[in-house]
Amino acid sequence: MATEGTTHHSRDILPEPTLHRLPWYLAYVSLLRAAGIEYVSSTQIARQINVDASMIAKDLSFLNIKGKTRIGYEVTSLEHVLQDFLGFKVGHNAVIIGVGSLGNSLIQDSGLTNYGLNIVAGFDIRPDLEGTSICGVPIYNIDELHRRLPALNASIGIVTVPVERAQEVSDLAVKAGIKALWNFTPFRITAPKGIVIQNTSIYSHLAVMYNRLGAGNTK
Ligand SMILES: NC(=O)c1ccc[n+]([C@@H]2O[C@H](COP(=O)([O-])OP(=O)(O)OC[C@H]3O[C@@H](n4cnc5c(N)ncnc54)[C@H](O)[C@@H]3O)[C@@H](O)[C@H]2O)c1
Repeated sequence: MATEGTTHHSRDILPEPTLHRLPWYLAYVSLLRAAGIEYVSSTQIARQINVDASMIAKDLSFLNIKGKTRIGYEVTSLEHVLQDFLGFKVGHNAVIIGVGSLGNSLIQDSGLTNYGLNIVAGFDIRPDLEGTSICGVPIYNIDELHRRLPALNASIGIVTVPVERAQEVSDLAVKAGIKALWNFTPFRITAPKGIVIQNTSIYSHLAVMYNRLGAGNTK
């Protein structure tokens, strides 16, 4: 095996599929670190997570890390470099818009902080929620979003309202100063140029799964 990867240092042009795969490598490498394993090669990662070894080496070449010939990457360093590169070490403040069933679960999901996401407040229209808190996270009326956002220092809005409200609350959030929208509703929201949108509909994944099941192709 040759030296693992050449370094690119070109974060800006990182292809989206690579960005989707890097967290898989991180999850596996974290398991190895927890098991006390010191080195891992791209071939080993490939075997475990079923991604081509050459693709893994190419993906990792975007990071500021080099593997050693025959031994591979140092596990602890690779874990740190991946976490750092993916922005999981930096705290990103976010607000939840729509504190219903999903909004509640996300506020209670302590795992999100491991990925650098701090939920600092929730906003809803329900008067009974106003002034309450969930796991120490205060819940305010949606009308207060504009006024409260600067002090909350949050640039991310997590959209967990009923589907028919998705676009209107997104517009409101952008007007209030939100720079990125993580949308969990099935509606494909739009926003002005410069606003980052991440549409995360679990239902579209279901559609793919059903289709592949029907076609008898489980890949
Ligand atoms: N529940 C889940 O596990 C789940 C999973 C994936 C996606 N989703 C999607 O997430 C969205 C929310 O689902 P849910 O099950 O949490 O619904 P829910 O009805 O339990 O919660 C929606 C919340 O949004 C609030 N809301 C309504 N209009 C609002 C507005 N204009 N501003 C602020 N808050 C407002 C409601 O008062 C309510 O508390 C839906 O679009 C759903 O399709 C839900």
